[in-house]
Amino acid sequence: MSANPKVPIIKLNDGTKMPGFGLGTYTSLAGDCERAVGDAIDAGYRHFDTAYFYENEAEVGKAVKNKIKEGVITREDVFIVTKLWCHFHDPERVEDACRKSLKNFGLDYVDLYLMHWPYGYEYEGDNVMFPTNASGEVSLSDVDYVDTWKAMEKLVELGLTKSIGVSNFNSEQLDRLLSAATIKPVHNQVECHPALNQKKLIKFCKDRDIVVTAYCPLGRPNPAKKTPNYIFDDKVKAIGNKYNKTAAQVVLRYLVEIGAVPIPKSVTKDRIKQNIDIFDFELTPEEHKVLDSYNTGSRLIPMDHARKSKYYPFNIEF
Ligand SMILES: NC(=O)C1=CN([C@@H]2O[C@H](COP(=O)(O)OP(=O)(O)OC[C@H]3O[C@@H](n4cnc5c(N)ncnc54)[C@H](OP(=O)(O)O)[C@@H]3O)[C@@H](O)[C@H]2O)C=CC1
Ligand SMILES: O=C1CO[C@H](CO)[C@@H](O)[C@@H]1O
Repeated sequence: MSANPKVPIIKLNDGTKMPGFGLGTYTSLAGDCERAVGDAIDAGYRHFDTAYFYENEAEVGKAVKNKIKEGVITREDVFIVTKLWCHFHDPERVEDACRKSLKNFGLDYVDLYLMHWPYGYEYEGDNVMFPTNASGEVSLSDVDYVDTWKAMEKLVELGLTKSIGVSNFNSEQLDRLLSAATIKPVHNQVECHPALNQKKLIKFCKDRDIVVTAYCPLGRPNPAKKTPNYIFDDKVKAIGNKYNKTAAQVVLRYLVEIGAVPIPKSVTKDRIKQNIDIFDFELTPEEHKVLDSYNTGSRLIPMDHARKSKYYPFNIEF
């Protein structure tokens, strides 16, 4: 199956290109992840989001390499994103961390390497993702993200990644980074769904030629609790009925139309197909108003344990 021809191809500020819709893989664990990435390639996805922290880079790599072997895709057809976890922020560790991810994938480059969070942790071992101190609190480091970024710039020179970007940065952190960077971030990946639609941050990033990727685009649906409301409310279902789409598809379409790149996670074949099938309808201004009405600003991922860091990103409006 070829790439879904309707997915927009976005030109990044460093001249590279990225498919404007991707597959998330957080919590896609052993067995499921490889199959899901294979199913997604068959469904026309060409953009895959993972992270060292997700411990599934090897599975993503296996699925991609199998599809290359089968002649379905070439390496150049896919856009692979991974991320530097917080315990690797010391500039001395960055190259090694990226090489570890590449080894996990079994690939010689990724398309985009993101700094996962602006704050770092102390290093206590590659697999100690949340090192703790004697009081049981996560051990925050004081490494400045600008120093981490400078080390990430070298990864581009080394050919280990085509592009570099950030995740979970606020507007002030982005401007501070931009004023110090030799290579501009192409990307800021942030939590973005109807309850936290991030319109101000999207505009801020657009003005600086930085693409915003929407993580948790579906708000991590919980059918037992019927949360989030925008997935389970009749109002959104009714909009979907008009176009023969589900509430999830309406939400993903809304995110595309407000200027974000959604990366919904699914390991379910039907949902993988369903989620990317959103490029044949358009929401009206009235329907946008309905979706906008869910914007309470509430976060699913506040990362409270890092509030004491001077690089904690969620103390300002956006
Ligand atoms: N940079 C960062 O700090 C972060 C990045 N991310 C990235 O963003 C991705 C997406 O976010 P994530 O947290 O996974 O949350 P999502 O909002 O993508 O929700 C994923 C959940 O939605 C279910 N689902 C998928 N499609 C549908 C559908 N059509 N209808 C109903 N339910 C559906 C999935 O179930 P099932 O799999 O069973 O089908 C899964 O339980 C992550 O996987 C990760 O790659 C996420 C969080 C933080
Ligand atoms: O990428 C991520 C996936 O979600 C986690 C929280 O549940 C985050 O910690 C992390 O940044």
